[in-house]
Amino acid sequence: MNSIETKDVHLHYGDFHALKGITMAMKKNQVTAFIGPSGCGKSTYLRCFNRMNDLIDNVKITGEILIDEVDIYAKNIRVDDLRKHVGMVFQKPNPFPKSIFENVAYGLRVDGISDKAFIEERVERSLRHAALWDEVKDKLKKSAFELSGGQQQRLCIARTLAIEPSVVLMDEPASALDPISTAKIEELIHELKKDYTIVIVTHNMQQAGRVSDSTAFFYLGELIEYGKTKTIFTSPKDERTQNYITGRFG
Ligand SMILES: Nc1ncnc2c1ncn2[C@@H]1O[C@H](COP(=O)(O)OP(=O)(O)OP(=O)(O)O)[C@@H](O)[C@H]1O
Repeated sequence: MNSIETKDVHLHYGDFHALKGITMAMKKNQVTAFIGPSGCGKSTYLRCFNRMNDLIDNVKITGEILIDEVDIYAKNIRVDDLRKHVGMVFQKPNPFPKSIFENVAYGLRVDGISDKAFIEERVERSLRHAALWDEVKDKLKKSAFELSGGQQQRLCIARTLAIEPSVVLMDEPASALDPISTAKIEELIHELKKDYTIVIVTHNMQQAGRVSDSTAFFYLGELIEYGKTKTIFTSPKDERTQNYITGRFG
């Protein structure tokens, strides 16, 4: 079953044509990786899925994007509801200046939930799910800034999971982390796909190879090739994919 489907998506930043007719479908409970040289449109495309590009002036998007069969650019869509359904984790961990507990509880409180037991249960579950609970359970009231970078990133993942999204978008989630924290995030991604559909932008091809089921290669705003990760990395059909994965450019 497809979780995300896009048809002929074009995006312009003013006069600049950043996405050129992207049609692809991403399966539910799978990890899809976006790879390609800097500036090819990976993040732009990812940001279409939770309408983050709406925040940028002068952006024009055409085509169709369906998430769990709903047209997310339809007039009746409320963007804050969409962002609950489609969570996002950024390159740099961005915890709020609050306690560890309150970072995870934040989305629930914004949603108007005040039941203390419910919030406590959901915070614990989300921290466990993000493989952070054991490291923080005795210091939930401490500031999130006291955590290491890798822990902060897992906290941000827990914060995203707390509002029970269906899709989790990750824009280079490990690029600011050390190798041990990166390995933890990769392990976590593997676990999370049981419950979520994950789309990850990465510059690290080994990482794409390790974590993803499918890989899409982008070049100059176009989707060049998309398929099973193994196939893309071992027998790509397009010469540009071949050149990229063998390090000849990018
Ligand atoms: N807010 C913006 N306004 C104008 N142009 C933009 C904006 N954001 C991105 N672009 C341009 O769109 C193109 C695609 O950028 P995008 O960030 O999606 O690429 P990317 O493949 O994710 O790159 P990287 O791997 O370096 O993050 C680039 O040429 C970039 O300069």
